[in-house]
Amino acid sequence: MAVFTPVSLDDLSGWITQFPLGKALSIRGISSGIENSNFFINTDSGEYVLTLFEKLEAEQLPFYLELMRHLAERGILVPAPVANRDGKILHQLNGKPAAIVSKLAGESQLAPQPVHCAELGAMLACMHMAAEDFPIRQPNLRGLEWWLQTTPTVLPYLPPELQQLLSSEVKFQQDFAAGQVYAELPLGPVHADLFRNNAMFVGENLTGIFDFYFAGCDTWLFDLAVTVNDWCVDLDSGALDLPRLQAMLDAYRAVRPFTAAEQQAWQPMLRAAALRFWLSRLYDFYMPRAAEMLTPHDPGHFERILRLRISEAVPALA
Ligand SMILES: Nc1ncnc2c1ncn2[C@@H]1O[C@H](COP(=O)(O)OP(=O)(O)OP(=O)(O)O)[C@@H](O)[C@H]1O
Ligand SMILES: N[C@@H](CCO)C(=O)O
Repeated sequence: MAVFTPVSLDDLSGWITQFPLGKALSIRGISSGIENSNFFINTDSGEYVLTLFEKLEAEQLPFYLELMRHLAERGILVPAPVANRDGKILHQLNGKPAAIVSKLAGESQLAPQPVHCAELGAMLACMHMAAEDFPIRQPNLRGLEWWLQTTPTVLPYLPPELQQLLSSEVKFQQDFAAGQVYAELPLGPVHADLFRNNAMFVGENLTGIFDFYFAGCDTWLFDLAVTVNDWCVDLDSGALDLPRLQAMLDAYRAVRPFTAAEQQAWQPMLRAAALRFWLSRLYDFYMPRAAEMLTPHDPGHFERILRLRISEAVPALA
């Protein structure tokens, strides 16, 4: 269940004439995904993905779509937004902001091996560098400010021990973000939600990364930490899987070596990345929207990851 706003072939047929894609031949709702309404569409010129944005603000959308256009133009494997005859990539359909992007081949690799992690690590580093000169600036809207705002909302629902863990970690991150090491971290537009379900592979080859709708400007290391905490962990325990971790870090480093500040910030950043998703999952759990109740993400998974990143030394970045 992930089509909140239906679109018929009839709706599509009139609307699509503004794009150089020929006629619309078919449309099929995509059932996974909980943020937007997504459809695979077939046209005279091939297969594409149509997205209707359900809750993102129209003023935030140019950042995401223009970033995808910018990256695609630089050879980064991301869906390329399709421009209409006036060059516009953000439109309206059935009362919602809408866009068409190219369809990536393949499928998600939900049980990644080191070879997949290496592909992703290299692409992530290339993406960070390719986005450096992207001219639109939008903060990571799920960054420290959001953590500070959201923590008081969820705290009353938690037992004392979890209240203590959440409050102390937010305080730790606030202090860390105010320090010298943090100030020296390289930053720019980042994906910020690069989980296993947001990349496609054909066999061992990465065909692209998608779902840029949590992207924003943040440290590159935060993006890598988010990615590591999903791709390089044992999903039952949350423990780091060293061969996958090493493969991802080696591939990233081969494209862009880590700075001294990044090496010092690695463990705090893995904690920050765990906190980010623990908090958003707690928020969605206690304040669900209708669709999220159907596909709840387990906050306990990121609570476990956070505890481990606090208590266990992680391999150095160097
Ligand atoms: N450009 C694309 N190429 C191929 N498949 C895509 C593309 N975009 C989306 N999909 C497919 O649609 C599904 C849902 O997309 P997406 O993850 O962007 O939705 P969402 O509503 O933002 O969900 P969530 O935030 O929960 O991941 C994906 O799992 C993927 O199968
Ligand atoms: N990746 C997020 C979902 C939003 O994309 C999570 O697993 O909590």
